[in-house]
Amino acid sequence: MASSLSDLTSTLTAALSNLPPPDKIQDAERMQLLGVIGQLQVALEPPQVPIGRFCFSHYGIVVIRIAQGMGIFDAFAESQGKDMTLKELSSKVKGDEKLLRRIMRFLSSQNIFKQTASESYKPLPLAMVFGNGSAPGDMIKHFHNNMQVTAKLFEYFESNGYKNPEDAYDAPFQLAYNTKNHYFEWLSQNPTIQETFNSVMTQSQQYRGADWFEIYPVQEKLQVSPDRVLLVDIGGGVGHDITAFKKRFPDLPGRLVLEDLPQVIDTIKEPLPEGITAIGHSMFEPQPVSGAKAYYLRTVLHDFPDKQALEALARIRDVMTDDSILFVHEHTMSDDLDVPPMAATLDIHMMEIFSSLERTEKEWVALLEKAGFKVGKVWNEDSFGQFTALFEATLS
Ligand SMILES: C[S@@+](CC[C@H](N)C(=O)[O-])C[C@H]1O[C@@H](n2cnc3c(N)ncnc32)[C@H](O)[C@@H]1O
Repeated sequence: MASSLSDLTSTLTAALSNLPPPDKIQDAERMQLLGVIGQLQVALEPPQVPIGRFCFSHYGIVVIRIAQGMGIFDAFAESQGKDMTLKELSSKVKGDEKLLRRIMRFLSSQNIFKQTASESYKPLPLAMVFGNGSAPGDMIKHFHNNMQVTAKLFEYFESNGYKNPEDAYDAPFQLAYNTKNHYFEWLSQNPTIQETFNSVMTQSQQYRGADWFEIYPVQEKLQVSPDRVLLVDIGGGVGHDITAFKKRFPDLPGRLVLEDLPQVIDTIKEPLPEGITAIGHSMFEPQPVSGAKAYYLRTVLHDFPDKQALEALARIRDVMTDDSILFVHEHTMSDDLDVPPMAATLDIHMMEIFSSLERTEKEWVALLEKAGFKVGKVWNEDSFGQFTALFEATLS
């Protein structure tokens, strides 16, 4: 065991030079080790280090966004990751050389490039992922757009007396972009931003965990006559979940319905499998499918504060029969004392854009009960540190 900080430094230095290659490290082991390193860092840091991080961390995303705009990452991708001098790079990107030098100096300080000589740059792995059109590149663009809202949060709360946002049409987002539209309406009028949003949503699907129909005893509990609607996937996007359900249970009797906003349904390119009907519909309008066996919403309600979530739930409740089941499949915020920073940050993000929140399991149950449902079983899952729950509810 290390007996002093200098022993610890030697041990860690030796460990660093003996690390296995990144692709040989298992995720669980990696996260465990990073957790310990994080604790070590907190224990060692004098206050000025986290203070510096709070004050300066936003420059990273802004300078990466500028580098995207200048075409720096695209230039390195085109030259297949070869080192480039400032002069060479300058001939391939937008902007003047003086600015380029400063941007490259910043990116090198952040381990995105390595400065190999005073004006020569070697791209490190991160430099190769931020190009225009790449998924991580879109993530930077998406959250850079959102920063305009984050920057207005203080002004929003100063003017409203620090009240928790409760209305999706009066969020910090509307103040920042000077609009009365809901974020989704605004997105549909801004196609480039909508595209990056779609890309980020698609990326996040890889961390979604198990499909609901692998968790729920479908064969046992969802049997209906062939002419009845078996399942309505509300806010089901372009139909990925309901298509997967159909593939998994091709012979299960009953009709399947996909619903989402018309501007989303209109973007479906391939015909959906036989047996699935797509309807462009807002869940705040009267529900067109009455008496289905099951209504399913996956990560739809978390985009809405209680006010609008209750309205949407009321439209479903209006058309359910005594044997109908409502499935709500959602992110859950941990009730633990130690909420991970990412979960707590995403909660603030939901607040700024939608006046919404990441709810705890208790808050979800309370919402469903307030909407007139009785919650039966709840299945919890931890997928890559993202907690989700499948709630089964019936009319109360
Ligand atoms: C986070 S996405 C989830 C999509 C899908 N359920 C999934 O899990 O991949 C939220 C979805 O709700 C849809 N949505 C938003 N407002 C809606 C409304 N008023 N009526 C129906 N769908 C809506 C969005 O278009 C989007 O497809």
